[in-house]
Amino acid sequence: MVRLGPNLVLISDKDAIKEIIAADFPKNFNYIKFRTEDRFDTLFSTIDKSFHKKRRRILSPAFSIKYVSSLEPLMILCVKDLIYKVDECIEKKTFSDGAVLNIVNLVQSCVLDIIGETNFGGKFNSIETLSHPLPGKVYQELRRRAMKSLFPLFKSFMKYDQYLLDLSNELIKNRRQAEKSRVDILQAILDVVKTEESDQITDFEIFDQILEFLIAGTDTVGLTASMAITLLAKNPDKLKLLQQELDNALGNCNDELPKHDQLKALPYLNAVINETMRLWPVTLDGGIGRSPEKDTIINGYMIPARTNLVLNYYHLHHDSKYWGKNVEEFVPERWLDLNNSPKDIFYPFSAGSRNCIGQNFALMEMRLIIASLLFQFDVKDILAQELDIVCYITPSFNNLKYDLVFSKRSFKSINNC
Ligand code: HEM
Repeated sequence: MVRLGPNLVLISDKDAIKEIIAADFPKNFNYIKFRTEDRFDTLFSTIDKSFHKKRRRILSPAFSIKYVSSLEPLMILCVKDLIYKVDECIEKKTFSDGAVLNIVNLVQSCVLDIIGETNFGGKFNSIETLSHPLPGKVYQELRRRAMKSLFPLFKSFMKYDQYLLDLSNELIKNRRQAEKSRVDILQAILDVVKTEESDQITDFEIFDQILEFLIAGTDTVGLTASMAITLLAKNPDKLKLLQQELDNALGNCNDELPKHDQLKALPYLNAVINETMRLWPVTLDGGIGRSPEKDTIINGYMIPARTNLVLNYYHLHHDSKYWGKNVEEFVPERWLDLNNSPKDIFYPFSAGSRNCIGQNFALMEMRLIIASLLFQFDVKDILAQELDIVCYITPSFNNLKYDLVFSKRSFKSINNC
């Protein structure tokens, strides 16, 4: 625990983190600065515990394991578009035996289409062109929010993008005109309007909520899945181990894309995802902020009321005391020994009442994308660029770019069996 200022304590001690999560303190005031506009409360940014409880209860059905499982066919449709797109690019042979493709744009486009298809009434067709404006707009919105929180005096000059507002208005209009109701994020947000607590909610506020889910639901999965594939391309021996596991589980030749049931218990695939989230947690920047309402003792220290506590999961995930000397290396194998599974030192989705509502959705999506791509294709980091990561609230590849060379695996094709 380090006191960085009169009102700011940085924490990466595992026992202190556990105590703070169990105490369920409200989020600190910094979250307000991350909103589209400061005056609107949202599920992610609210510091009001009773608002949070009500809002989370309304949104939870759209994230239950059962409901998320029912979304699998829609997710697979988007992953199929992704596979066809990569196939099409490889056929054009832009690089000796394959195609140079920006993994970040590929994955981010797929993830946006998935959230559109499963939660906003239809995919955004981002994969179709691979030059859709939406991935860039979401990235710029994150940057705007980070800048707004750093330079609050200039926030009136940093307006959200009209494109995002128009898109949201279109989604709201289409859903209000739709004959059939759906259980999804958009419907849950629209249903909030009908509850007593919020009969004043405007379309702008709905836009704010939609945008929050577009950001929280795509930037995070986009980073983690594209980072996992990049780390595997940088470590061909690990890529081979994953492909062997996929071949054993899925067979040598397969017309269909893998199903989540075939993937969810694959040890190496899950180890790759965990190891990526250990090295690159989405909370890399400021960590998780909490603030006790009254004076409290934490880990033997007296913490005055309203102190900003920042839980630094990144540091915890990179502490050699817990993870060993090879802590900075990409070693999925460390997750294979179940007896040695790390407790209280790994928080990719945080924990407690403010944990990630989308974690089941995210895990299913990441397994489907990573396994489908790497079952069908080899990836090589021939250009060996530096990992250039920027952090605007959550980490992203700079300019959403990292090029890998994709080639078809010799015996794999969705059509040619
Ligand atoms: C790899 C994927 C993901 C990771 C690693 C991740 C991680 C996290 C973390 C660490 C938090 C806590 C943040 C804090 O307390 O400051 C969080 C909260 C949240 N996440 Fe995720 N997330 C992911 C995907 C998603 C998806 C797919 C969605 C929605 C579709 C989503 C929606 C949210 C929301 C709404 C919250 C706020 C929940 C609340 O306060 O009740 N996330 N996420």
